[in-house]
Formats: sequence, C-alpha cells, structure tokens
Amino acid sequence: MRPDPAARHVIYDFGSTMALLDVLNLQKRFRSTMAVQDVSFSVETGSCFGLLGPNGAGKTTTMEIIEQIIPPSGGTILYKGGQRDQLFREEIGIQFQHTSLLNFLSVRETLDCYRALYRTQADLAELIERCDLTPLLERRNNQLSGGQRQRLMLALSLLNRPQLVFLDEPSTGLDPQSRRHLWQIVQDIKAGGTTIMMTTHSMEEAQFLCDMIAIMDQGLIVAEGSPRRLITTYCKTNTITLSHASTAGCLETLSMPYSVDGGSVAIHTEDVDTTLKELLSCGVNLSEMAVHSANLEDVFLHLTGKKLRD
Ligand SMILES: Nc1ncnc2c1ncn2[C@@H]1O[C@H](COP(=O)(O)OP(=O)(O)OP(=O)(O)O)[C@@H](O)[C@H]1O
Repeated sequence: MRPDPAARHVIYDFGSTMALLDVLNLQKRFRSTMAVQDVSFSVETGSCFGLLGPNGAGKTTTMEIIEQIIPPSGGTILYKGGQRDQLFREEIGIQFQHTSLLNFLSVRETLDCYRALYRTQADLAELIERCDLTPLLERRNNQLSGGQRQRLMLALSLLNRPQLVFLDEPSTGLDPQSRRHLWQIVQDIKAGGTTIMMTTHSMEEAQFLCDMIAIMDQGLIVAEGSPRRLITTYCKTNTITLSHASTAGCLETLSMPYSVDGGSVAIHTEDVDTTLKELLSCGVNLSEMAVHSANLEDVFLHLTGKKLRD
C-alpha cells in the first residue's frame, strides 16, 4: 500500500518554540527513482527530531540534501529562517553512517587532528568525558569495538561545538548495551542545548531519543508528531494475551473485543486497568498474562500496512 500524501497528519506538541531548520517541499530524483517525493518538516531549536522509516524510505537522501552533500531536485531549506550559508556550515556537525578513519592514528590523535580543522572548537577534555573516551585515548582506531567507534564518531561530529548535529542511524549494528550507552550520550548532548536531527529504522531508538518523529515511507512523510502522540492517535489499543484455558467461562461476559488463536486469547483494549479488573472479577488467573502496549512499529503498520523491518 502506497502512502497517501493527503492522509498525512502533523501533530505538534510544541508551543511557540522557534524552528532552527525548515524543510519545504523537498524532492530528489535519481534517474528513474523518486527517492524524496515531497517532504516538509521543521526542526525546533533544542529538540531531537527523527526521520523514521524502513530501508530505502529516503531518510539518508533527505538528510544529505539538508547537509549540502547532494543537491535537491526541488524544494527549499531554511536554517534560522534564511539560506544555508557559511554560518550554517560552521554551526553544524555530521555523523555519517560510514566514515573511514586512519587506522594508524590513536583516538587522541584523531580528535586533535580533526579539531584543528575548525575555527570554533569544543572543549576537548569535556567532549572526551562526555563521549566516554578517556580509557580509549591511546588506542588505535582499528582497535575499537563497534560501540567505541560510534562514540568516537559522535565526538568527531561535536568537535566544532555545533548548534545542530546530524546523526545517520547512530546505533545501527551495536549490541543492546552499546546502544543504550550511545543513547545516554545523545540525550546528554541534547540536554546541553544541541539540536539533533537523526535518521533511524529503529522504533526503540526513535521512541527513546526523539521529541518529534516524521515517519517516512517511499519518499513521503506519512505522519509526524511526538512518539506519544503518534501512538495515542493511531494505535490506542493494547493487547492482553492469556491462555485460553485460564479464561474458561469468562470471555463471553467481557465488554471488549477478543480473538482466540489455538491455545491463547488476545484481548484488545484501550484501558488496560479496567480490563484487568474485569478479568479478575471474573476469576481469571493472570499469572501468565502478557500485555503488549502499542508502539511506533504498530503506528507504521497502521499507516502503511507494512512492518518497519520488512
Ligand atoms: N546515489 C543514488 N543513485 C540512485 N539511487 C539512489 C542513490 N541514493 C539513494 N538512492 C535510492 O533512493 C532511495 C532512498 O534511499 P535512501 O538511502 O535515502 O533511503 P534510507 O531511508 O536512508 O534507507 P536506509 O535505511 O537503507 O539507509 C532508495 O530507493 C535508493 O536505492
């Protein structure tokens, strides 16, 4: 099912905060592929804005156009309400999905080397501590684990004390512990006042880090809003799963819809508390119950008919 641009909804949670970045009717064609069809959004100062979508949705293309790495086929991008000029280039930081580092340099040498390129320079000691690089400073770049390398890449993107930092799938390929570690650092960077724009195809990452999310599919934004608002708007329903045997004689009396699949029963409800009370009053044993709360994956499925990870 193709996303219908007319069906796109933007749900703003912000009050009167200022947009740092405005993207208006962005388009990008690569020969026969319309990678970005008609994309518009704003990134508020001090927020973390995420482009969420499956592989090939057009997230990286959109971000690379904003970063001035590739030109658009159409549309307008404004930084602080004006054109992206030298100031924009000086005030942004970019963490690419793939960057080659010189293997024979140590982490300390790499940081020094890149930092020397900028007129505005971050406090290196503070940055090293923030990105948890202190124990790694004398290690060569090719001796870093995936998570350690990503923390170095993040530090490199912050060397010029950017006001706006772009992160392209920052935690792809990391184990759960390294991902959490990186997320904490990103949260810390945001708390320090840096605006963040990121791409991800991880709904957990988007849910954890982003204040606002634009869900992209096939070059279009199909919905935009805070994670909480997107979930409550599109997927109010939670699912309580129980064994069929434990609900014997009780299902018929329930006021909410349910479905039976083999030995298990799925009860669909917007109000988990009330449903649990009903089940308890009916004498149902809840010890093996599981509750699935709606998440961004459900929102994506609801809007596009597809799973995020297809
Ligand atoms: N340089 C290029 N030449 C031709 N087609 C391209 C080029 N770059 C991207 N595309 C195509 O544009 C579409 C969007 O790609 P893009 O990389 O922006 O998606 P994405 O959402 O970032 O995906 P991923 O999560 O896999 O990085 C895809 O169909 C891709 O094949």
